[in-house]
Amino acid sequence: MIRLGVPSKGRLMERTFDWFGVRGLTLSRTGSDREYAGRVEGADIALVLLSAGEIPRELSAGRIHLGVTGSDLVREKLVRWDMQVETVAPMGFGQADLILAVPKAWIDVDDLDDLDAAAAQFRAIHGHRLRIATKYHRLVREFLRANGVADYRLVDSQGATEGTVLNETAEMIADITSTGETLRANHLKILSDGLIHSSQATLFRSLRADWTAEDRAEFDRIAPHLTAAP
Ligand SMILES: Nc1ncnc2c1ncn2[C@@H]1O[C@H](COP(=O)(O)OP(=O)(O)OP(=O)(O)O)[C@@H](O)[C@H]1O
Ligand SMILES: O=P(O)(O)OC[C@H]1O[C@H](OP(=O)(O)OP(=O)(O)O)[C@H](O)[C@@H]1O
Repeated sequence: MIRLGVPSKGRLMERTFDWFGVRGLTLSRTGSDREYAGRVEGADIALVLLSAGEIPRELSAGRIHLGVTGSDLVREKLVRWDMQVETVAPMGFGQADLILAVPKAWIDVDDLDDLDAAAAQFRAIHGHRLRIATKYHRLVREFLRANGVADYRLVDSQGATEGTVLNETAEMIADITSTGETLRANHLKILSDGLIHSSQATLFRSLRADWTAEDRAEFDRIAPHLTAAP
């Protein structure tokens, strides 16, 4: 039977349930508020409630056939993600931009060229590389490599990343933003060409899972409803 992994709580879960609902599949949680169990009506599918952050790994391991998570998390967590999963449908919610931001006070640094120059200067003055706090190590490294910026060091930050500059554990950050409020509150500005990835909740299909003939037939039956506008 097809196993569909969806975020287990919060707005991502609610929006996911709504998205499938208007496409003819009713997803619901069963049991108590705290019990992570659910079901799907309208298709022969088992519902698996998971943390959004774990869904890429489960797709990659083939333990779920379909999964809903942020496109940023799939790109960050899976090596050569497009060899492991296929995009079925972008879902139009959960939008967030992964960006590079520097202190507003850095008046000479507005884009990646400026950053490259500032990073070299920083190293010459301080004797160590400029530190970028992030949890998106793979995406940040790939982006900076593609843009010729090399004089930096990543420091891991799993939360409150914008605070690392004030706390002096990093000089700048790479994190997701939606309203921009957290950046503003922490006196940070986005580099004009510092958009690394525009993320949104996305339905992915695992290329690693074991798709039986029945699973394929069921997927082919529901896929037109999932990929077309409701
Ligand atoms: N304002 C926002 N803040 C945080 N994540 C957001 C925001 N807007 C959209 N997202 C997206 O939501 C996803 C992260 O969701 P969530 O934090 O629930 O995942 P998680 O890492 O599994 O969380 P948890 O560990 O708390 O279960 C990412 O794809 C992210 O891009
Ligand atoms: O642009 P904004 O609307 O201000 O949103 C962006 C903030 O939201 C997220 O943090 P979250 O609250 O999920 O906590 P985290 O720091 O633990 O990731 C993200 O990491 C930013 O800090």
